[in-house]
Amino acid sequence: MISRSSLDQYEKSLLRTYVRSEVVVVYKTKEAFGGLSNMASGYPLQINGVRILTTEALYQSCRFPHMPAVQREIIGQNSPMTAKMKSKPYRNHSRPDWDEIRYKVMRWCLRVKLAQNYEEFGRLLLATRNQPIVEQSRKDDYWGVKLVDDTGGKLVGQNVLGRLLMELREKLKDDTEGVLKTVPPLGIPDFMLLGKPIGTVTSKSSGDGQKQPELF
Ligand SMILES: Nc1c(N[C@@H]2O[C@H](COP(=O)(O)O)[C@@H](O)[C@H]2O)[nH]c(=O)[nH]c1=O
Repeated sequence: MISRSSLDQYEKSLLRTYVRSEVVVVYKTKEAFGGLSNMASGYPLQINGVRILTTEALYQSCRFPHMPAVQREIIGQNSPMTAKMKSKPYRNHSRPDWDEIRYKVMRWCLRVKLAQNYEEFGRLLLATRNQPIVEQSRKDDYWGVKLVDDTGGKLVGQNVLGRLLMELREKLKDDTEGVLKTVPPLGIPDFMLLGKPIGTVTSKSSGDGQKQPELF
């Protein structure tokens, strides 16, 4: 069995340190780069024809493919924060492989956000240029980073969300053909929303799959 101290050491080895003045900090949604947060409104999504207001609601609903009623409750919330809160009582019933796949789900959610908000979200991502992106958090140093000193200069965490955003930004820089406007479903079992397998997501602006047929 792996001892607690070697687990602690392993967790510590995953931490990264950032200097606040050298990075793009995502903290409050109203700030300049707040649109990079999953809590940001104004980047609506559509999965299997179902409208979802934020990537936070989409991400949280992915915990519960086997509980469509819970998914409905989560995506029915007007605020991303309450969508997250609605998932809390059911967290112990998240899909059993959740901890292993959650970063893949998050990567897919960000891809969907970009595909369906290509101009606006794309512009914001590219505006970060080559700087590291970090989400500052008070509690969560897995997705984000925490302040570690009183002067507020040092941020430490695994920064998984920031790293996924940077990964997507680098793909976007090369996306001359608009390949990122289409998102294939994740190759994991039971990738479902409201009882139906999640299909390929396309850009709403291109109207794929949603265009009315020409009448004349
Ligand atoms: N930004 C932000 C949060 N962080 C967000 O929470 C999500 C992961 O949640 P989970 O892994 O289920 O705990 C992910 O989108 C991360 O960016 N949490 C908050 O309570 N408030 C916040 O302002």
